[in-house]
Amino acid sequence: MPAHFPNQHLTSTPGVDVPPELNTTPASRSPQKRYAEIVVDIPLQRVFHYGIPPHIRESLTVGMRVRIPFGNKIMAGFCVGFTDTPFTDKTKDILSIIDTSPLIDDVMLKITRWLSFHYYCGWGEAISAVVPSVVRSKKKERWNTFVRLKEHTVALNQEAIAQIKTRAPRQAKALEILLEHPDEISAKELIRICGCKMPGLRQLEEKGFITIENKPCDVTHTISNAGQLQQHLTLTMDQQQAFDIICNKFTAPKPGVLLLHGITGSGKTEIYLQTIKKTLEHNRKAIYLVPEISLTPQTIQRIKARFNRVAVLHSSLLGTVHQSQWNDIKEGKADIVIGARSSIFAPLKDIGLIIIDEEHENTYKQETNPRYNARDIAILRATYENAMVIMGTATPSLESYDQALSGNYEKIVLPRRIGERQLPPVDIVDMGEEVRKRRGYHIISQRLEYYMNQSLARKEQVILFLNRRGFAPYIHCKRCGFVLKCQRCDIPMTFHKKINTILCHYCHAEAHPPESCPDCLANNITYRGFGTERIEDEIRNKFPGYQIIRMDSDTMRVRDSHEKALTAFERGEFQILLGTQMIAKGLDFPNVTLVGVISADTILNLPDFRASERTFQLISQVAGRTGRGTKGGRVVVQSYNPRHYSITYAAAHDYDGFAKKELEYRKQLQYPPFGKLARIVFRSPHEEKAKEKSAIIGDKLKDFAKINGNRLEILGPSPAPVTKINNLFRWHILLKAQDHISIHNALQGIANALKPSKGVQTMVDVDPYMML
Ligand SMILES: Nc1ncnc2c1ncn2[C@@H]1O[C@H](COP(=O)(O)OP(=O)(O)OP(=O)(O)O)[C@@H](O)[C@H]1O
Ligand SMILES: [Zn+2]
Repeated sequence: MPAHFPNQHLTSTPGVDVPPELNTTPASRSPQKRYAEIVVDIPLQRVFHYGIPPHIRESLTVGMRVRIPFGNKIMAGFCVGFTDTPFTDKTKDILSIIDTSPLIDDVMLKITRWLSFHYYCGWGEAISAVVPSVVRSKKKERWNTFVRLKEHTVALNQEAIAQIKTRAPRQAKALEILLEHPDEISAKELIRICGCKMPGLRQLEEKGFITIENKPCDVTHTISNAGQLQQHLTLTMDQQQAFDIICNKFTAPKPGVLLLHGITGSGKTEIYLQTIKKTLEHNRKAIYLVPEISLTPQTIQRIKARFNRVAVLHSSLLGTVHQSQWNDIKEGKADIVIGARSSIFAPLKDIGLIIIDEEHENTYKQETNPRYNARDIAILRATYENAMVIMGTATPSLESYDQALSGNYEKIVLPRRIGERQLPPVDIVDMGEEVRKRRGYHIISQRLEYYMNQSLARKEQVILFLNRRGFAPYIHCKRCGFVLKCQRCDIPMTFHKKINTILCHYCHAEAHPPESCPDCLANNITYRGFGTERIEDEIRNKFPGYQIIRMDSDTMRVRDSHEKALTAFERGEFQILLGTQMIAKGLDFPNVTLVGVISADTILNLPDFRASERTFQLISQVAGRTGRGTKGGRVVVQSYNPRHYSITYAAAHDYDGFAKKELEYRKQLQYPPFGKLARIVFRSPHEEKAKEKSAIIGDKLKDFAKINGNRLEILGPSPAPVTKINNLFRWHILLKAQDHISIHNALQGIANALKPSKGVQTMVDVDPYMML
């Protein structure tokens, strides 16, 4: 029954001028509709042929789901086309149709086809990924369950929680979260965060700690209508010039891709907003992608203040709301869709504009199947829709920068901040020198402390950045040197002081901190290194008169908590904002006059060819959070590698200098944007099996490369940098080639060997970001 995947007409890169020719134009091929081409949600690149019983022939269209016999099971499949010439004459028949209308349209069908080819996953998997599961599910929840702490709760403090923790740690966690968030929380969300299931919550209710309440869903306000709208700003000269270029391109038959390279605070958002206005004037619609929806409340407020009919696609939307919002978008009730990467699949019609804000962000890459990059999908979708793509950033990804250099994207530069404000001076503090000078380790350098005192004394605000949560990342025995690692992962455990727990940041395993060394039994356990929790302690001791708020994934677990924290900071309720990368982007607070980067080295030392690029981006982005008002600003960057070029170029605000140097390195090593990569990871509970399978695939690839003229470089197989996660041992192979075609050919060439096999999971990642 299986037919091989047709791929002969596919181009591999989403180009602006060369859309992939995808050979699925079902209606014209088969007017008779006797057989359907069906794909299922499995990791196989196969199309299956099924007979269509006459009574459903009329109603079945491409994009609908059908029920089919599959092996000895009954499964749902997606109809992707029709044929008169089935692969075999022993086809089985479709049992019934599931949907009354297609879940995806023709463009999305082509995009999912491309996804499955380019990212080497099943077509059915790709379709499942673009249609949210709530939309696919038949179940219509009209009620949602909410949980809140019971008023007058009997002495519920940390002590009481500690007691509960010994017997029911998950229930204790639920109470902790509710204590931090006095408002009600949806039961679904609470369960997701604390892992305590409904029966556990019921027990807490019986004990009188919490109340659980069912409420009807409010699905009437999924599209925002502000009513009174704000006026657009008068553009500055730089903005006007940029906007003129955009307007000129906008009406072209194929508007193409623009890279808006504007320094931090140069007013990129205003340009996006006025381009959206232009789009609406042409009766077309816009998708606005942001790196992470919960981290961008300011941007969302700005959009909602200017436009009506705005849909915000939020991953933590309650099921029913998400579903009705999806339907509203599909029915044409929204003009603008804002959301994170998966919003690129929103069922919006007549798209004229796709904006990718902070295009350099890693979050545009999805790390589960299909491992797509929303940036590439945006270009593909825009090509089909004849829409314009604007990618904006202060620190372009080298991939996009290179496309602009070679003329494939039009580059627009905004070199100045709004209101002639200067980019802040950046002081690099050599932490090695600091250790020598002060004869000991200090987390906060004298210079950072000095400037903090100055800003705070002037009633200004400070942002401190550290890309590591928890109290201490190493639990270490002073006597024998033992470092406590997770039992399931090859990763040191992190100590979290407030909850007095050690945590694995990979598999989320939890344990009590050891009292003595598990190895030599000495009572010499120390906590080395520092995370945001330790910095918070340190700052509270050093600056006792000031209010500090910490934003990391430990303190910001519940929906809306980012927004609340940022609003409180904006109102001046806190003088110091401390956080992980979640505070690095987009924030616009004029009263922030100092940014401190506690350690610029956290990413720099990772075994990842993008480590320098990411370090440069992070420093430039956090530095950009200051000096945005009239009071000026300053940045202090602490590092043990003070002369590293990604730090010195970021301190000099010299993107072009950095890019030039980094591109030279990349060219020498043939890393992206010059070469293309695919990574194959093998995971197994038995290390030998992972190693064996990687050796087999490695040999096949090498054979393939030889026969095909060695256009491929194969690195490995070798143990992955993190050798074990969640009890699975990991080996990997890196494929490097000049172009995607060579990578695709190689993967297709060894497709049989890549099929799922017993005991080893094989994961293919084309254009990978995760190198660990
Ligand atoms: N034409 C204008 N007139 C007056 N103020 C403006 C204008 N354009 C933008 N601004 C203001 O300048 C500030 C910076 O603009 P914006 O946040 O859009 O910059 P950005 O380029 O997106 O910065 P970042 O990359 O740092 O997020 C904002 O407070 C914005 O309201
Ligand atoms: Zn672990």
